[in-house]
Amino acid sequence: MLIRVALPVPLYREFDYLPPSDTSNNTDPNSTDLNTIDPNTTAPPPIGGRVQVSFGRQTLIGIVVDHIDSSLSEVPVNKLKTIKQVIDTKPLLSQQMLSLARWLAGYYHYPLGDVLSVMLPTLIRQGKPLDLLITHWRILPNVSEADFHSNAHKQRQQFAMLKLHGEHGASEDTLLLEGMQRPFLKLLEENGLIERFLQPKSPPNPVTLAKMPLTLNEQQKQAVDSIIATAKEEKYCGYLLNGVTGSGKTEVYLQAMQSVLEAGKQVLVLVPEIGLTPQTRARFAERFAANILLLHSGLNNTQRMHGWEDCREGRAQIIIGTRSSILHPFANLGLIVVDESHDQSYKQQDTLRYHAADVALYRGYQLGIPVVLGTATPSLEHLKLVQEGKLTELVLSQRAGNAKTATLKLVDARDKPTLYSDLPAAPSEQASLLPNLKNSQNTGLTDDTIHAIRDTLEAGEQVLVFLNRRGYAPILLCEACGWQADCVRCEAHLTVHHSQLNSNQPSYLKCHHCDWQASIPLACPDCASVNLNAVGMGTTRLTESLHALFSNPQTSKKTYPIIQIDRDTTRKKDSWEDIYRRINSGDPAILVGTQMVAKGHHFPNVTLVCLPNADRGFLSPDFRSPEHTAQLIVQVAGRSGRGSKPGKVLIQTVQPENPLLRKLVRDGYQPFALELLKERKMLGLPPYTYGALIRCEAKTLQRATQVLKDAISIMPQHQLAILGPIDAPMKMKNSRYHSQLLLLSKQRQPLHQLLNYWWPQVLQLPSAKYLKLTLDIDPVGW
Ligand SMILES: Nc1ncnc2c1ncn2[C@@H]1O[C@H](COP(=O)(O)OP(=O)(O)OP(=O)(O)O)[C@@H](O)[C@H]1O
Ligand SMILES: [Zn+2]
Repeated sequence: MLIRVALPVPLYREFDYLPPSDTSNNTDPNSTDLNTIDPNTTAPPPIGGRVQVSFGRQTLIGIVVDHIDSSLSEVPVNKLKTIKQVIDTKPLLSQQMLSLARWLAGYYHYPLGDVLSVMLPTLIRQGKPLDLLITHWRILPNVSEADFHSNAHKQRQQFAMLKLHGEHGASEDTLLLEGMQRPFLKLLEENGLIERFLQPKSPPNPVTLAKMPLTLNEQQKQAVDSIIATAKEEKYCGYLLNGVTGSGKTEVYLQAMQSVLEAGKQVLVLVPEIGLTPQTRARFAERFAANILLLHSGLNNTQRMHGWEDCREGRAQIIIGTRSSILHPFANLGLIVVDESHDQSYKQQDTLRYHAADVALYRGYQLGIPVVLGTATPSLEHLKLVQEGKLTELVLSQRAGNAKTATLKLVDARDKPTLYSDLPAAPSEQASLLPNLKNSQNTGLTDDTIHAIRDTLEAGEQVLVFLNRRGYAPILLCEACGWQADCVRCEAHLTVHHSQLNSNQPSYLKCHHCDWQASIPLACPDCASVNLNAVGMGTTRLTESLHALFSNPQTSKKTYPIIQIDRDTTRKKDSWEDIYRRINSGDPAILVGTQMVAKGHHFPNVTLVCLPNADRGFLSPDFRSPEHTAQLIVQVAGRSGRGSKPGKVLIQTVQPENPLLRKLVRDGYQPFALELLKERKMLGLPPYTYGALIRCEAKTLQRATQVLKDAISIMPQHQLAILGPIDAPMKMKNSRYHSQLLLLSKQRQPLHQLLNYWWPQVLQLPSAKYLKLTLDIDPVGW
């Protein structure tokens, strides 16, 4: 028998090794880290476990994917190497996880070993043992509060807290949650009063309800009943929970989850961004007494490994995570929820380019459990699946409770080009960097919008102004010669970062694609003119001009706080919490935010939402742009009027006659999206065609393009449409050139058949050597 191993190498094949025959020789004297096989057993390394093998001159850790008969190996047995070391004596990955890996490898045309690497946490990939022990503390026998010095209050109090756990003590995590402090644990240990010990994690208690569920409305009830029925039958069904913003989708998740959790099963809830994980956690923790695990990119390697094991062992009962949590192993998963399922962050944009919602549907099918895709603005892909009967639609057409859906209104902003100026606007419309912004003209807001903001603030309510661009201004322009400050590494303008109000804030230019920074020149490097202007509007500039209007004690009687919410202002730890606190106080204020505020947030006192230039996307050449723009508009608009007071939404536009925009405002997202879907069908665009995007990255554009030309030349006969090679949308990024080739097919199968055969050959092309070539299946941007 031979052992077939998937290794983390970019080759589309697996490798055969001889099983360790004499297992007593297995122990590598240099490796103290790794568990070795019990010398008394001669069992082969299990399928789904890790092994260490020689590969060329390297030693690699791989996953055993099969045991095969020696006659099946392509390499003669006497040429095969023996496995160096067996790391796991029990499988780490179940057959189900291995078949998930194989499916991912097949569908995304990515090597199996690399897929497994993406699926495993770093420390596990590195061969760390899995018997995870965690620190516990207990009091030492024969010690009591009487042993404390009379002025050691705090020590005595902390000791008493630990004493409540009796002789068995408790885990450090539990103690910290209860309010004990690490320095005191250490101090008490040094004073010989308590001790630490290691113990495996304990299994979880059954989930109980911590708070009564809300009474559902008829539509919510129907949705919950359908999902629970599917879960009880242990069947797969993909649901599209299509509910307008504020319709109580979360309550549907919670009540469907309750039934699954009470049956002793786990629930996975995917959310698009880290920002939403603590908020979602709070809502779930309020409802359930359960082990809730958060998985997101902010975790360190140890936390990640613990999280992975907690999912696999079933200790985590509710798992809330971003995209990659869908690749975790689960002991007993009973339901998957994908919240805001239209969100583009569910698509991984490098290495294994999977879409988490698609993987969720696959896993639901594989496990025989319901999958709920919840959103107010379904993607056209998902709407098409509903039309084809592959997803079951559950509709929530009304806002829950007493909240009314906000009214949308278009505001003609054709005289406010500031916000549209990637091209320079008329000079009179711009403020120079140096003088103070006093003029309300410079806000880019129309008089109607400004009045509406004032009325809202005076009524004691909050306003959200949405601008999807951080920084001060997107362009630095020389008015004399037309020079613009561009990134030296990317085909992109540098963003001006600057603050008129806060002179402590440094001013600089920054590329938002590669983070390259430069100082703001005093004069134009081309013509030496000092007439440099910051053109266009970012959140900082908008915040400052709103400040001049609503927050300056010299000009207005009553002033209101302006809260800027973007990646720059939320970078620091706890800054989100601070912003939340200020918003949740309910006091009148203006929130200025990027798409960070567009999703899922519930700010009950926001009654006016202004979108100064969100219709820009309708001007873009990208065919997906109207879909994404409408989703963003509807999501942002959905932040308005979620409490007891009705909401209003003002959409400024320079194209008030645009039929698509008018349809969206008049009829709402669904009819708008169905119209777009018809258009896509007519034009033969996705989701009615299936795409694969090949990108090549090289030091010169010529080399990048050449590879793609060579790739076409070795393509077998096909029925696909081929577009390219053409320059990628950002031709130069980070000093590298990008060229691309798009394959479109009316059916999925011929595309995949061609790729199976052709793509590995493309990677072997002589011109592809040392270049980066990537393949993106179902790409979302090209
Ligand atoms: N059946 C109900 N009765 C009363 N209030 C409800 C009910 N269902 C939900 N709510 C309340 O309605 C508000 C909005 O609900 P929720 O945030 O779940 O909406 P959502 O559909 O997830 O919205 P979004 O898509 O905008 O995130 C919440 O305050 C929630 O507690
Ligand atoms: Zn750059």
